Amino acid sequence: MPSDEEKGSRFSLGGLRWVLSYQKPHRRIFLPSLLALFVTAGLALAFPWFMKELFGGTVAKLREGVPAATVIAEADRLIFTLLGVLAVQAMIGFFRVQGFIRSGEAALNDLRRDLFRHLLRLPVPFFQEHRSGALSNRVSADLGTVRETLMTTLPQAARQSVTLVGSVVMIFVTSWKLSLAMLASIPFVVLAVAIAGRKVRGHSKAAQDALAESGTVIEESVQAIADVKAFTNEEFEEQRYQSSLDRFYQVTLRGAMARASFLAFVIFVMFGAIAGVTWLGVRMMVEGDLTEKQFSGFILYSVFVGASLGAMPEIVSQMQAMTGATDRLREIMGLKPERDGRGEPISLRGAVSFENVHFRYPSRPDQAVLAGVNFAVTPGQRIALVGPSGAGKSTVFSLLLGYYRPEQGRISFDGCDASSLDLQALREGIAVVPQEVMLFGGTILENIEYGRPGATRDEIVEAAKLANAHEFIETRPEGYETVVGPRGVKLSGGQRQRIAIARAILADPRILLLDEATSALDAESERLVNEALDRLMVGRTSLVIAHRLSTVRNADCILVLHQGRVVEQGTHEELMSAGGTYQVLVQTQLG
Ligand SMILES: Nc1ncnc2c1ncn2[C@@H]1O[C@H](COP(=O)(O)OP(=O)(O)OP(=O)(O)O)[C@@H](O)[C@H]1O
Repeated sequence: MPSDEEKGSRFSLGGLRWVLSYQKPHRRIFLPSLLALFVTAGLALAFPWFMKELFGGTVAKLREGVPAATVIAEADRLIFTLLGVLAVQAMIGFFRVQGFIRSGEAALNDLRRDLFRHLLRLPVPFFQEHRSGALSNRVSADLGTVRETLMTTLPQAARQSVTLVGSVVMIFVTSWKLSLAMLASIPFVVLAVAIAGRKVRGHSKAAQDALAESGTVIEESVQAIADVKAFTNEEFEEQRYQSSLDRFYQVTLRGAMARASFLAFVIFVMFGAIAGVTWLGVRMMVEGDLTEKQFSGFILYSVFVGASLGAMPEIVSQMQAMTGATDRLREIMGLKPERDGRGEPISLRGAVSFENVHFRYPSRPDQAVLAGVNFAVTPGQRIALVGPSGAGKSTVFSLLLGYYRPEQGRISFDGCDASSLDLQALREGIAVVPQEVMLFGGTILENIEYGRPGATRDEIVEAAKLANAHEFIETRPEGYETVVGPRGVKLSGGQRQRIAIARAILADPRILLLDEATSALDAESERLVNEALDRLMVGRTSLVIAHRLSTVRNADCILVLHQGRVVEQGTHEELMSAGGTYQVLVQTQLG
């Protein structure tokens, strides 16, 4: 992804076109709203015209000797017409704002949905490369920028452009001489504002970075507060914070210099230019080149020109920010999803084999995690994987699930090469009971249903019964409707495992991947979990990363992994009598 620094440095039309393409399905609301925007922006230009007629026009008429009653009647007529124009403008404005919000938010929801749908389908290595917190924060921030642009900046840009062009035309119509004088001063002001603005922005970014750095000191100290206290390093941390605050202060002082000069300059040059133009206008009036009405019209339209020019830097910088945001989002959308739908459909029977499988993680190409793994499992067999930490047991599971492809060798299901199979069908035939069960925010019922979305309540309850979960669920006052997960009721480790088992029972897979929990359960809980697992494993091929002696004893075959290779395989008795790595493992690790 492009870095943050690149954000805000340029503007391209590609991103805008991409965002606007999401407006297409909503064009029946969007286009009329856009039209309404131009109409209201145009109508807004009528306001200074009426004001000029009211002020300048009345004064001039009185001077020309028109009777007061006629002038007042004329003023009444003008006011009522103006009120009419304002009412029309307000009404169109009402529908425009509503229309923009309706079409804009609907388009944004489509974009959010597409992005999430695409993210879900990206290959696992993508998520390993990007820290999940950073990725979701980045995507949310970018979507926020796109929203801000679509809902505020774009309408603003359209409106200000109409105002600017319209007002410039009006001041030229009023007095081209005075307009030329005014416009001649604009390039200087704009150039100066642009240069000074860039300097100020540069300083404020440096200040933000310096402040963020001091924030890191707080974060680190708070996170490791126990260590800070144990080493009595409070003063050291205080010093560290103080010096980062000092750095921040120095940076802000430099920024203050730029900001103060900028402001002083703006006050002098901008208001000086206004004063100069007014002086010229007054002279022209005295010399009879300009009427009061024209002069007041000129001033009012000049205010509009100034206001829309003043809004431009903000619009431009927001457009640049949007370019950065859309570039990153489009880059994600451009990444290839893991499944391209070309694989052969399959209905698994449960045979699995690894033939000389070699594998390295893309993020650590120097480490051979699997270095020629061979094994074969027949349908319905129970296989236990054992081995020291880091031997590659979880990696075997990741490869079976198709998260990664082997670098060399072949993984097959029922004799078919895994790389030619349809990933979705393959994963549908496999269920995982992980070591740490993640529950989603929602009810117990929904959490079990996750195994097979659309299952009936009866099927879910039946699965919970087989998983020995029904009883504890029923003891809760809200039963299956108990809310669990991040903000709900906490469940014990054993209970969470039984929920995961119920999920797997509901999924009814041919192949089961089970990562046995290392943390000890109490005897009763372990009995309930084991009983549930036994029921789950009947008639299915199961591969278990085993941490308990009872599991390996019951396995049809034990694979001992060591440094990415299967170094021993056989039953518990066979391997014990062989007296190799397995025997050592049993004595040291398997409890
Ligand atoms: N996503 C990853 N990126 C890079 N290296 C990884 C990744 N996951 C695991 N590894 C490395 O691969 C090796 C095997 O890891 P794996 O998790 O398969 O071992 P394990 O046998 O399951 O260990 P444990 O019993 O401790 O869970 C380890 O050295 C680990 O550091």
